[in-house]
Amino acid sequence: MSAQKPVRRITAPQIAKRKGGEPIVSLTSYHAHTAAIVDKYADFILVGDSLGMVMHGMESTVGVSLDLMIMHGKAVVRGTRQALVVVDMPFGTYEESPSEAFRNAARVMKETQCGAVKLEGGVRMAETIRFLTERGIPVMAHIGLTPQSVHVMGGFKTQGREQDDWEQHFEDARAVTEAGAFALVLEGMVEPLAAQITKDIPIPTIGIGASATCDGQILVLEDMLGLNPAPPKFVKVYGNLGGQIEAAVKAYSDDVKERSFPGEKQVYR
Ligand SMILES: Nc1nc(=O)c2c([nH]1)NC[C@@H]1CN(c3ccc(C(=O)N[C@@H](CCC(=O)O)C(=O)O)cc3)CN21
Ligand SMILES: CC(C)C(=O)C(=O)O
Ligand SMILES: [Mg+2]
Repeated sequence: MSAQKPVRRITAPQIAKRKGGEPIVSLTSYHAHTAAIVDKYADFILVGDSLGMVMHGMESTVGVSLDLMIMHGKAVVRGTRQALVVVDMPFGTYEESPSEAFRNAARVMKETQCGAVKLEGGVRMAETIRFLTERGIPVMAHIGLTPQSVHVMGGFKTQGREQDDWEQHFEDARAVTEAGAFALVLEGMVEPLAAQITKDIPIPTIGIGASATCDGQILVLEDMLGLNPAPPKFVKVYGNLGGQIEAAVKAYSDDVKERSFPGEKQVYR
C-alpha cells in the first residue's frame, strides 16, 4: 500500500479569502464514511446540530448536547483530511456569556480537533464572537432562520418577507463581520435580502435557502441524497438513497427468508 500524501487542510482564513470568488462548496456530515466522500468535493464540512433531527429523531435542534456534537465531530475529523471541519455549538452552550462560550468552544476544538465552530445569532452574539476569535477560535456566524430559536419564532419561518425586518438582518450581518467572524451562514431568507447582505459585507456568505447570490452553498447531506421523506422547499434532491436503502433491505430480507443468503462466498469452510 502506498503511503497517503499528507494534505494540509483548508483553513478558516482560506475560506474568508474566497469572498466574491469561486463559490464555496459545503455539506453537513455527522459520520466518518459519508464525510470521507464529501471531503473530496467540499471546502468545509459542517457537523451541524441538525444531527439531532437527522440522526437522533428529535423535533428540533434544541435538545442537542455538547457531548453529542463532540462525538460526531470526532468521527468527521477522523474520516477526512482536506476539508475544514466546522462544528456547531448547540443551544445553551454559548449564549449566557463570552466566557462560557469560550470554555465550551475550546472543549470542542481540543476534543474533536476541528478547525472552527459555528454559532447562531447576530448583534446579540457579536461580543462573544470577538471574545472567541481574539482567543484563537475561528467563528462562523449564522443569521436569518436560526433553528435554535424555533420556540421564539413559532416555527421554521422564512425571513425577510416583510421589508421592515431587513434593517435588523443588515445590522446582524455587519455586527458579526466587525466582531471577526470568518464567514456567515444565511439561512431561510428571501433572495433580495441575501443578495444585499452578500454585497454589503466583506466576508463570504454561505446560503441555505438563501439563493445563488451567496458566496457559497450548504445543504444537509441526507436531504440532498434523498433520505429525508419531507425536506424543506430549498433542498434540491440529487439522489434516491431512501429508495436504494429500501430496495437493498427488501432484497436482503427476501434472501434470508429463502436461505439464499449467506451463499457460497459468505461461508467459512
Ligand atoms: N434535515 C434537515 N435539513 C435542514 O435543512 C435543517 C434541519 N434538518 N434541521 C435544522 C434546520 C431546520 N431547517 C428547516 C426546517 C424546515 C423548514 C421549512 O419547513 N420551511 C418551509 C418554509 C416556511 C416559510 O416559508 O415560512 C418550507 O416549506 O420549506 C425550513 C428550514 C433547516 N435545518
Ligand atoms: C443547516 C446548517 C447551516 C446547520 O446549521 C445545521 O446543519 O445544523
Ligand atoms: Mg445548525
